[in-house]
Amino acid sequence: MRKSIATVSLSGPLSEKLTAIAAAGFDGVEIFENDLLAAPQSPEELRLRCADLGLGIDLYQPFRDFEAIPDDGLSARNLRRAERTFDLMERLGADLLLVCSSVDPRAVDDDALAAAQLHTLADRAQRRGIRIAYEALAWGRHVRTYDHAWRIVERADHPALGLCLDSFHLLSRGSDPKGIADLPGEKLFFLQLADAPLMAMDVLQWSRHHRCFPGQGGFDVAAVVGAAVAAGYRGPLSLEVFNDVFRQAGAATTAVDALRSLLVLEEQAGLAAPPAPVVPSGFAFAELAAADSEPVRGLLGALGFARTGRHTSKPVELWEQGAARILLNTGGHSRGGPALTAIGLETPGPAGAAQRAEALLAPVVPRRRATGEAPLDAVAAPDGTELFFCRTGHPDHPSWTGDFAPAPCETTDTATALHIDHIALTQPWHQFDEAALFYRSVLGLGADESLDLADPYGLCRSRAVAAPDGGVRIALNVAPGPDTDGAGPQHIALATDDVIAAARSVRERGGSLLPIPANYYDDLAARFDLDPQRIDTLRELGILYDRDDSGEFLHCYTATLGRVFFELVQRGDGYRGYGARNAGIRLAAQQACQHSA
Ligand SMILES: O=C(O)c1ccc(O)c(O)c1
Ligand SMILES: [Mg+2]
Repeated sequence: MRKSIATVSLSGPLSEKLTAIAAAGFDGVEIFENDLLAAPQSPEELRLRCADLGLGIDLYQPFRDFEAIPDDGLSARNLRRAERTFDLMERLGADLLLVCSSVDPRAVDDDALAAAQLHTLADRAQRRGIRIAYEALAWGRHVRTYDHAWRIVERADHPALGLCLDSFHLLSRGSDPKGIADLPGEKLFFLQLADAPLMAMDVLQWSRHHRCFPGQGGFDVAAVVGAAVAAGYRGPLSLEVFNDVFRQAGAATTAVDALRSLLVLEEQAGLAAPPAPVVPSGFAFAELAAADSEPVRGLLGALGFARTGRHTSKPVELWEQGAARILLNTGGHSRGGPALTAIGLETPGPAGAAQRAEALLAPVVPRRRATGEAPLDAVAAPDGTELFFCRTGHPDHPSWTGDFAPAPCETTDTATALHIDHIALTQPWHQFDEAALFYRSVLGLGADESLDLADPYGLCRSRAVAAPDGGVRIALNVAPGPDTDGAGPQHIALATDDVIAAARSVRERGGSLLPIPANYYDDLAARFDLDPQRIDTLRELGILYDRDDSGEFLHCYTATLGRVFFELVQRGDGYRGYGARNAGIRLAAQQACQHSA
């Protein structure tokens, strides 16, 4: 279907918003009155600009406080106001005006009056070749639901008057979208789409600050789309997102993420079928970039990794133990010291995975490949992390490991880690919701609830995305504070079946583990029925403990190098989490280390 977005959804001046919207690939826009009034260009210039960009102006909005106003001269003034808006729309080349339900305290609860006034408005509009789409604001004075708005539109009975449905207003008030399917399709003039996290708060504040793109919140937006299409709606799917974060983030990237959310929504509603997700089954590797590589080699050695290969054409080393592989790229330089720059995802179908990623607008990473090297499909996640779709050691596909020549290997005695358990990536603050939607939609991972973790300087949002079988787990965090913008910590968690032995070997090999305060262990004894000797061992090694209905979790951390640190994790039984309860302790301990360094 045709795809549009309201200019209010993006940051910046109107002309820049339009450029970003067109570049992302939208077909049209809803122009917001405030954006137009603040623009230095004339309506004619904006009309030309949209035409040049290939954007249709699908709607002009909002026109407020028109219906159900008792007549003491106000309604005549309202009609004059409407005529001036029609003048402007004519110059702009827009032929659909959104009228939202009155919030004015002077409005009365009188559907007959509302219908009569909207009929008059529609009549005036029709003479100018304009149509009116009437929308129930969830906080309207008297009209707050789409079915109430529909009763008024039906009563007004004018061909130039129809409904604008907005998924936020509908779902925030708990309306059942199923009823939409019974409305006459030709009376559905416009469909606005927004999601929102489920929150108990004033609906106006919720709408103006917390709307998000479909798939980022907790509403079933696809049900609204499905019902409207079942009714016969064939107009645009138009995003209208009021959000404090997107109003500040870069318009170009937000517009791409916005369009991705519509593509995924179309798939969910059964209206389009992009290539199916190919869910990754595990981590093939994690790649670290480090100009000063010696400390990283030291840390990898202490963790029990051995250098097993060197890339045949690039300054990249392969380090392995068990099924865990780390690539150490010494070629580039990374801001703030060693950083995790790429993740290899083990996938049953690299080409299919790349096709889906491309269909959902993930930027393809250009690769320079020497002859004879394995083809590697890669895309960039919103934070720039490169994701490689790998098929390691299967005869049906060239393996990336073939590009590495065996290195003289100083194998370590005991392997500490079995495989990569999960990877945690700090997201730039304005990309957190986009990142979660990206990993879910592009890779077909499932998302956990979003959590707030306390660190000494604020709350840190965290949300994990994982494959159903737990083969791939990625924890997305957003740290408070401007200094972490784009360069927050990242970590690689290694799975072990004996974290105590693993922590001891790290120490014996000269590695240092993050010290955890004694208070934590006193509390542990109070919270869990643990053997005092076991607690002493955990205390001695700085191992954290968690337990829930699914099982036990033991974990500890290395010191941080640049942006990167490692975690050793031991999952008991079917524990699915990440030790979130301990995150505050870990964050405080890391802060303390940084300050004493
Ligand atoms: O918040 C508002 O006032 C507002 C205005 C126009 C809309 O279409 C809407 O959904 C909300
Ligand atoms: Mg709306």
